[in-house]
Amino acid sequence: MRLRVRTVALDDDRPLLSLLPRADDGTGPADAVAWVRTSARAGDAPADEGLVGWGTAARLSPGAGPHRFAAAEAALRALDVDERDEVSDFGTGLVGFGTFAFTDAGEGSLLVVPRVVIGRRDGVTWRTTVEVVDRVLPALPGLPAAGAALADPARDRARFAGSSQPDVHWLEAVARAVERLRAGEAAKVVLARDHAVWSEQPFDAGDLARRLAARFPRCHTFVVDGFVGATPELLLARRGRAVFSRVLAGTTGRSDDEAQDAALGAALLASAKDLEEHRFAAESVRDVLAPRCADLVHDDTPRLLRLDNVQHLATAFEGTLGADRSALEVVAALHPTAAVGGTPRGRAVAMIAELEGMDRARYAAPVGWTDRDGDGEWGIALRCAELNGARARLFAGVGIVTASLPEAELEETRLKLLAMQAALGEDPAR
Ligand SMILES: C=C(O[C@H]1C=CC=C(C(=O)O)[C@@H]1O)C(=O)O
Repeated sequence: MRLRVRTVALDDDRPLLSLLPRADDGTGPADAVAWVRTSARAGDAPADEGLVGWGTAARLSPGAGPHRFAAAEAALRALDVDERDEVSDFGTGLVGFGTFAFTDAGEGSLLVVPRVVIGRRDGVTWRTTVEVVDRVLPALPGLPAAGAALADPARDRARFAGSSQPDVHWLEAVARAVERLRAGEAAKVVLARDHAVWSEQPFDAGDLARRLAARFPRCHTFVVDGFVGATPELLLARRGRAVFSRVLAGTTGRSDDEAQDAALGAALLASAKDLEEHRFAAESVRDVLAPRCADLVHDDTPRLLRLDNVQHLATAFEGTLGADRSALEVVAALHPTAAVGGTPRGRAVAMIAELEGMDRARYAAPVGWTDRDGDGEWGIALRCAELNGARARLFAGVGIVTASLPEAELEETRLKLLAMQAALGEDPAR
């Protein structure tokens, strides 16, 4: 299969997610992809940047196993491509949008090459088109006309349909994890739970992404293969030899009262339990990046990251790769960090399999995009939902250390789930 790839500048400054095509009834393409956030550089007005796309030129399934990242990348590189790129920026030319299974045994890892990608970086917008040479593909919907009044798809409120583990079993799992940590089996483990919902209308990925991006502009809103979320955690961005990562662990709520909100943040920054939880996560990233980077720098102490529904402890890393390694190569070494697995990694992952009582599928695994030179941006798929028609499965997890209290951890998963529940129109009180 030969692909003809053309990137040209595009004179369009509408929000990227509003550029996804919509049918008359407001529904978007089933194969929509996105990786978008609002960036605010000092002195600049906030502007969105990233990539959206639709249509499928290639679906590369690397299968299961520890080599799924390398296999996906090899499949992308093996494509026969005739490329002309008039913009030549981070994300122009041929890109693959990826989602991976959390476990080595899990299914669903995938790289998708869309037929159309609209990208924006530093105020420059472009369009990449990918044609499959010698194959007639169905006509694609185009960009919404400028100034068109766009309908939103019909929505019903989401209703709770159940969890893999009832709360009482999940609380028991956390209590057992704490006992095992206290007995010295591991230092930290992250346990998650799922939350299934149903609705009378199919969920629309583009519609959901637009609502998530509006509420969480600084998160990366992603859509790949019906997997949608707004993640605050950037596992790895690689541009040439420059790499960047933002690790999160340690969470508290928000308050409408400014003084109360500041007190919650201050308490989080001073919480021995949360600082310990954070330290393990930051160390797991440092241990992978330090030997691979010539000059790794990071925050000495965690800072506060405030989102609309929660605040987190965050550590940012920046470095220069010592050798030419692709983003996915480093991602494969990082996954799972102790923000979603635990410390030490092997024992924590085994404990998750024994205690969690659910299939994580693609939750808490890398999601993002890559080009064929190994540049790309990969987040950890958090605050997300797997959409399946009028059904969706939401996920939230928490870091457990010896000082964790099961009921406080359950509450923290509720806070995290609220982001997606609100975007899906679920009223958690019902
Ligand atoms: C595992 C999740 O969050 C991670 C990221 C930030 C804070 C976390 C925490 O405080 O437990 C988790 O490590 C999730 O949102 O599902």
